[in-house]
Order: sequence, then structure tokens, then C-alpha cells
Amino acid sequence: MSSPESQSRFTYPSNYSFPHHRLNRVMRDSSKTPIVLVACGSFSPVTYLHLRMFEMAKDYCRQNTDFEIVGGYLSPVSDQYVKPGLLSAEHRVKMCTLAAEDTSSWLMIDPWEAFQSYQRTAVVLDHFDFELNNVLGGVQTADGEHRNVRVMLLAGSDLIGTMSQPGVWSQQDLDHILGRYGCFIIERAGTDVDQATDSLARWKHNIHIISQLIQNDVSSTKVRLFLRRGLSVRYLLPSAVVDYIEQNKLYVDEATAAEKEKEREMLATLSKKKATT
Ligand SMILES: Nc1ncnc2c1ncn2[C@@H]1O[C@H](COP(=O)(O)OP(=O)(O)OP(=O)(O)O)[C@@H](O)[C@H]1O
Ligand SMILES: O=C(O)c1ccc[n+]([C@@H]2O[C@H](COP(=O)([O-])O)[C@@H](O)[C@H]2O)c1
Repeated sequence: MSSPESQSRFTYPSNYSFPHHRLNRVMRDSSKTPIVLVACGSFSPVTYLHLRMFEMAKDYCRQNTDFEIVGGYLSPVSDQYVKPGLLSAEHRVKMCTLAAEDTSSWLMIDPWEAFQSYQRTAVVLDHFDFELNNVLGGVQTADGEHRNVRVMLLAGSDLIGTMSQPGVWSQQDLDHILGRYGCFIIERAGTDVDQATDSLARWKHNIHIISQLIQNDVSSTKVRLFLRRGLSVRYLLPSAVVDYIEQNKLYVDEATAAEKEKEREMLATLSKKKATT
């Protein structure tokens, strides 16, 4: 658990400690700005695309920015976030952990958000900023110079699309997330990025749009639909996650009405796409 100062600002799940075992504490290039990527979401279940978002951001940073990525985190949302198909935080955190351990040398899972009441994304980013800079003391250059780490949100374009929808995010939070921190947005089929970012123009300098050069349209909803129908999901998710789903017989229950509706919408979009090609 963190210092007493943090306890007035944040609430903590019991037995929590901030994971930092894969954080790069010494920068490779002192001329750059150290950043940490944070992806917030349901991850029910985590897919290869969720993991690949980090690799795409890494390539983008190297080619287009003066940022040096020193760490990457998946932050699964709390069980209190009401969404169709949201499995318990325990299973979601376990699947994300298996995925990161199985496939990556730099990704970590932070269970802070998952194992407590719902926390807004602005608060989640503040939590990372606090743990990285106030508690751990940031990172160092090769010469031992201290640097604060900048926290940045990593998300798909559907998420940024919701930021222009009235009533979903508070203006104050948007200013905090996009003005103070900034974000990387991975283009996602079905969302017009220009339209999605139109009303966010005042934070344009802090919004980095990343094209998917190899399109991958996998989604957790599609994976859940396949599982419910007894279809294979191998090679859409890391094997360790597929094994975990099978061992625990996850996502085999009858879909809720809300989920069936989501599946219907998805199938309609897929057949429309098929008809036009
Ligand atoms: N195929 C994809 N392309 C780009 N971004 C994606 C893709 N799949 C997920 N993301 C992004 O990953 C983050 C976490 O997403 P989330 O867990 O909600 O996954 P999802 O696949 O969209 O889930 P669901 O299908 O249950 O709505 C979000 O920012 C989302 O935009
Ligand atoms: O902070 C907010 O106001 C806010 C509003 C809408 C969505 N979010 C976050 O966006 C993430 C992805 O949501 P979803 O519905 O696409 O799975 C999830 O982590 C939510 O906490 C956050």
C-alpha cells in the first residue's frame, strides 16, 4: 500500500501494491521524454489486439515523437462498470496477467481499478501519475538525472468517439485527460477518427492518431459470441488465455438480453460489409 498522503486522495483495494517489476527505471536516451502507456477497458476477455495496441504505439513513438516508453499497463475496469459480457474482475485480471506474462517483456497489469468501486479514467491516470512519480520517484537518465514520467492514455478510436458524445465524459475530466496527460488513439474499423476527434480539436496537440497498417478487427464481443456458439478462438487470444477460458468454462452461459442485442448489431454490420464486397 502507498504512503499516507495517497490515502486521502485515492482509495485502495486490500493487499494492493503497485506493479513495477517491468518498468524501465533508467532511460535509454536522455534527450527524450519518458512516458508510460495506460490502456483502460473491460478486457473481457483480453485479445491479441489489446496487446498489439502497445506495440503499434511503440513503433509510432519511435518514428514520430520524442517520447521514450518506459512501461505499459492494462488497467481492467471495476465490476461496478455496467457492461454486457463483463466477467468478474478476478477472471479478467487473471487473463490479462497470463496474456502479458505469456507474450510480452514490458507489459504489466494494474489491478487497482479492477478490485474496487468504479473509478473514472481521469482518476485512474492520476493514480498512475501518483504511483510513478510521487511514490517511485520517476525514472533516471543514464547520468543519474531524475525525470518525471508522463502518463498517457492508450485507446481505440471507439473510445475517443465516446468523448464527443454528450453526457458520457465530464468536460473537466476531458480537459484533465487530454490536456494534462494526452493520448494515443488506435484507428478501429467502424469509427471515423476525424469525426470522433472533431470536437476535441483544442487538445489536438496531445492526441496522437495511429493507423492500423495491418487491420485487425477482433473484439471481445466477437470472441464471447464465438465461445457461446462453441467455435474456436485459438490464435485470436494468447494460448494461455484460451486454456484458462476452457479450464474455467467461461463465457458459455446464455447471453443477457443486452448482449444479444450487441451481437445482433455486430452480425448485421458484418453481413452488410459482406454484401458490399
Ligand atoms: N480491434 C480494435 N481496434 C482498435 N482498438 C481496439 C480494438 N479492440 C479493442 N480496442 C480498444 O481496447 C480498449 C479496451 O477495449 P475493451 O476491453 O472495451 O475491448 P472491446 O474489444 O472493445 O470490448 P467489447 O467488445 O466487450 O466492447 C479500448 O480502448 C478499445 O477501443
Ligand atoms: O471516466 C469516464 O468518465 C469514462 C467514461 C466512459 C468510459 N470510460 C472508460 O473507458 C473504458 C472502456 O470502456 P468500454 O465501455 O469501451 O469498455 C473503461 O475503462 C471505462 O472506465 C471512462
